[in-house]
Amino acid sequence: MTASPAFERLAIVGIGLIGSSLARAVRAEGLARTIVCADANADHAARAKAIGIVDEATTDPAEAAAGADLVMLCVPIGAYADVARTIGPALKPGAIVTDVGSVKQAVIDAVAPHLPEGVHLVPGHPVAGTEKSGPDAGFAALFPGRWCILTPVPGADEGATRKVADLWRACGMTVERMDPGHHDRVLAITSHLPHLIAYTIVGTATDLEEHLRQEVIKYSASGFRDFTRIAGSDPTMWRDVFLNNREAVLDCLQRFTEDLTALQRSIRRGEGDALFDLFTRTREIRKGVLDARQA
Ligand SMILES: NC(=O)c1ccc[n+]([C@@H]2O[C@H](COP(=O)([O-])OP(=O)(O)OC[C@H]3O[C@@H](n4cnc5c(N)ncnc54)[C@H](O)[C@@H]3O)[C@@H](O)[C@H]2O)c1
Ligand SMILES: O=C(O)C(=O)C[C@]1(C(=O)O)C=C[C@@H](O)C=C1
Repeated sequence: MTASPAFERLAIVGIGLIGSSLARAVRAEGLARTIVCADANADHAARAKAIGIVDEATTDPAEAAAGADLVMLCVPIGAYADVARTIGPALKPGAIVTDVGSVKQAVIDAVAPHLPEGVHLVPGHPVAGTEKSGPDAGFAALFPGRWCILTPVPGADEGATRKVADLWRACGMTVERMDPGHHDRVLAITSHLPHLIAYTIVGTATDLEEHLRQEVIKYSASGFRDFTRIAGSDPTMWRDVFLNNREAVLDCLQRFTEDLTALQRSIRRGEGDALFDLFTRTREIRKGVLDARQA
C-alpha cells in the first residue's frame, strides 16, 4: 500500500464479476485503505471476505456505505433504485457515488433522486467483461487496455469526476467522457444488440428438432461457439440492460432487421457482388478492432 491511498474507505455494492475485479485491482494498486463490500447474496459477501479481496463484508449496503468516501455500485441495473434508496441516508457529506452499469441514463434516473445534498454522482461504465458472474469470476487483469466511459451530468462536481477517472486509470483503463444518452446509443449497437443476436441464435438452435440440436452442440467448435459464450451471460444482468435501454436497442434492432432482409434478398437473387462487398467491408472493421487491440 502506498503512503496515502486515493480513498480511505471504498464501499463496493455487489461483489460479482465486476465488483470483485475492481476490489482485486484496487488492492493490487493500493488505491484504498479499506475495502468493504455489501452483497444481497450472503454467500457472495462471505466468499469475498474469505478470499481476502475485501476487508469487511456485509449484506447491508447502508452499513458498507456509511463513512465511505467512494461508493461503487456494481449490482444489476434493476437493483440500482433500491440500493440508492437504502444507502442515501447513510452517505457522508462529500462522498462520491459512482457505478459500473452497462446503461447510463436509466442509472442516473434511478440513483440521483435518492442522493442527499453534498454527495456527488459520477456515473461510469468500464467497457470490459466476460460471460461469467460472481466473486470468483473476477480478475484484476480485466481492465488494462480497455475503455472506461464516464457520463457526468451537467453541473457535476469536477473534482469528484477527476477522482473517479484517476481510479480507473490506475486500474489500467483509458477514460473517456460522454453524454449519457449518446453512451446508451453507442453501446446499444456495440454490446447490447450483439448479445440479443447471440441469445436469439442459440435459442433458435435449441428449438430445432432433437437430433439436429445434438449435432449443433457436437459441432459447435466453430462460429456458433462464440455465440454460445455470449449467450451464456447472466440472465438478470441482461434482462435489466434491455429493459433499461429499450429505445436505443429497439432502434438498432429495426436497422438490423432491415439490413438482414436486404441480405436475405441478395442471397435469394444470387447477388454475389453485394455479399462480397459487405463481407469485405466487415473484414476491414474486424481488422480495425484488432489494430485498436480491443479484441
Ligand atoms: N458482466 C459484464 O461483462 C459487465 C461489464 C461491464 C459492466 N457490467 C455491469 O456491472 C454490473 C454488475 O454486473 P456483474 O457482471 O458483476 O454481475 P454479477 O452477477 O457477477 O454480480 C452482481 C452482484 O450483485 C449482487 N446483487 C444483486 N442485487 C443486489 C442488491 N439489491 N443489493 C446488493 N447486491 C446485489 C449479486 O448477488 C451479485 O453478487 C451490472 O450493472 C452490469 O450491467 C457488467
Ligand atoms: O466480453 C464479454 O463477454 C462482454 O459481454 C463484455 C461487455 C461487452 O459487450 O463488450 C458486456 C457488457 C458490458 O457492459 C461491457 C462489456
